[in-house]
This record gives sequence, C-alpha cells and structure tokens, in this order.
Amino acid sequence: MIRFDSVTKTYPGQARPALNDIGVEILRGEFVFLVGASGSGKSSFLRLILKEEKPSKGAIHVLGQDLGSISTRKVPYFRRDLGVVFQDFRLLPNKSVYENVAFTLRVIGKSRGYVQSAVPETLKLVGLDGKGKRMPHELSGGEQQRVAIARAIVNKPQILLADEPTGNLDPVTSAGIMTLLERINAIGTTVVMATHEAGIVDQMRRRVIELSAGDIVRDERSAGYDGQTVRDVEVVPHREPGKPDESGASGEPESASEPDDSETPAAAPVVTAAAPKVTPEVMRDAEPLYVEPEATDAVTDAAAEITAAATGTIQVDPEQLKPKTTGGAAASEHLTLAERLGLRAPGGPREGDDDQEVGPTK
Ligand SMILES: Nc1ncnc2c1ncn2[C@@H]1O[C@H](COP(=O)(O)OP(=O)(O)OP(=O)(O)O)[C@@H](O)[C@H]1O
Repeated sequence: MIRFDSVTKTYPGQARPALNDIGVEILRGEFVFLVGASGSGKSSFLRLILKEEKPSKGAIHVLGQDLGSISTRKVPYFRRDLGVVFQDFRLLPNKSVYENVAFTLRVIGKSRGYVQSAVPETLKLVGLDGKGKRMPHELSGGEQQRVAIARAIVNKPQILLADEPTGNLDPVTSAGIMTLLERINAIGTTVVMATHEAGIVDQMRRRVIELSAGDIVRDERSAGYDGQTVRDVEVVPHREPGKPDESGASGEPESASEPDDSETPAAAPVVTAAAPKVTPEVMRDAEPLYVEPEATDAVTDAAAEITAAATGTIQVDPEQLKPKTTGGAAASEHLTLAERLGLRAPGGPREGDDDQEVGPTK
C-alpha cells in the first residue's frame, strides 16, 4: 500500500538528509505510529507519501503507483485517495462545518445528491451531528479537529495521514480523537500518524516506526512509545570541529565522506523523548466519542451529547468571532485554496507544478 525503497530526502541547502536511505512497507489496513524526536523526519515521511516533496534518491510506491511517474497535473487525482489531518486543523474559516466537509466533494465534482448524503453521514460518524451550520470559530479545538477528520475521510480515502493530530488538544479530547481514528481504521482505512504522545502509543499498541535523525531505528508490531530500549533524554556534548573532547577524541568527522553540517543537532542537547501529555490512564478511561456507522438516531444523539460534554461550552467573545487560522486571517488570505486545505504546502506553486491545484482538470 505504501512502500519506500531506499529513500533519501535532502532539502536544498541542507547537508544532512532529513530521511536517510529509508526502506519500509506499510500494508493495507494497518495503523502505524511514526515516532521520534523533533526533527527526526516524521513530517518529511508524510509529505513524501503525499507527493508534496520528492525524494532525492530512491522510489516511493503508494496504492500501487510509483510516485515518480505521476505527473504534477495528475497529483490532485492521486491525492483523492489520501486524507490528511494536521495539528492545526486547517479549516476554511469563513465556511460552515457542513461547507468545510462538502468542499472536498464539490471540488472533485461529486453530485449534489452525493454531497447531501455523504456530508451528514460523515458528520455523524465523527460525532458532530447537528453542528453542520456552526462556523469553525464557534467550535472547540476537539470539534474543529473532528471537522478536519470528517473532511479528510468524506471521500472515503484508502489512506489517512495524520501529523500530530492531537498536538493542540487537551488529554481527554485527544483520547476521543484517537478512538475516532481507531474506528476509521477499523472500517478499512490505513492510518499513518506522526505523534509525540507516549500515552496514546502505549495504550493503542499498534505498529510503531521510530525515526532518529532520518534513520528508522525501530519498527515493531503492537509496540509502545519507548520500545525495549531505554529512552531517557540524551545530551550530546558539543564539540568544535577539529577540537578534541575530554576523552581526547578528535572533533573531526570520522570519515571524509561524512557531511560537514554546521546545523547538525550535535551542537545542542538531543531530546529523544517528549514529555507525555496523554497518559495511558486518560486513554483507558476515555469515553468512546465516535459513532458506529450503522448507529440509530438515539445512539447518535447520545454520542453528540457525550461530545458536547467532553468539549464543553464555548464562550464566544465578539473579538473571537473574527476568522481565526494559524498564522492569522491575513496570512490565510495569501494562501491558495489547496494550501489552506492542506493539499499543498504553503509557499505557492513551485517549479514544475501546473496551475491545477485541486479538482478535475477539465
Ligand atoms: N522545507 C525544509 N527545508 C529545509 N529543511 C527542512 C525542511 N523541512 C524539514 N527540514 C529539516 O528536515 C529535518 C526533518 O524535519 P521534519 O519536519 O520531517 O521532522 P519531524 O520529525 O516531523 O519534526 P517535528 O516533530 O518537530 O515536527 C529537520 O532537520 C528539519 O529542519
């Protein structure tokens, strides 16, 4: 379903690769956690799957397609089979919950009838039944992430990529989001999620791929956040190039072929584990907030109540009624539609891109 063959990604101007000769395969229906310290390459891994970035070396196959052979014109079609969720939700601030979810379907040319049945069904699935008319700023963070998840899955993608989806949420709300992702996985979607949340990973016991400075250092089934290894905070002492350290070892690279990267994290403490916010206890005690797809209306109502109780009352201050997005409304005005939807990284079209960003080319 997703295969990396000897993939190296080195960003322009960087001596050290963000991902270094990665070989890994993720099968249909798996739920995979990507863990690792900040800067270890998790987001790069997800961006490569989305074809937001190209590998510097190696090949990536997703859903049977060699990404290197998909033209930029065809990328929007390829991405229809992928749903993406981010830490900062990335909702369209001036559209209602319903319109945020419907938008994905409209740009790919789904019929009005399809939209009218798929959107309420998906909102029900994520526990937001009855909240379609709300605007994003009238929702709690957990509810906004549910809208983002609804938008990502409304087109029934085969793969859901989630980059720190609980990063901005409190522990209880995070646990609810995880039960939802678990449910989405149970109905057949392959989920790949980058996270720093040890409690979530420890409780869910799924496959864990751990990255460290661009290398896969662990790939275990039914694993926890820390694996078998001791993962205390590791501090690597800084050494000036050419200057021996206390043990007398030279500060020169061991081999002449090793890159001389002045931005190497060796100059700063290397934190190998983040402090857990969501504890195993919170995960264990979490109310399941998702709704079974075949649920009756009574069940849906109960789930909506649980969601409302878990996310709390929202005090809306007139100041807050102004559209909010990460980076502010002013910043969002300068983003293209595809960028705001997360279908393309902010920064505008790059060399080799075509004009078509989302939706049919005709
Ligand atoms: N667009 C870019 N240009 C240059 N370097 C980049 C770019 N994106 C990422 N990097 C570098 O690549 C390395 C891996 O970054 P990446 O964002 O993939 O890590 P991460 O594990 O997702 O980190 P975090 O947990 O903080 O999100 C880092 O050293 C980062 O500085």
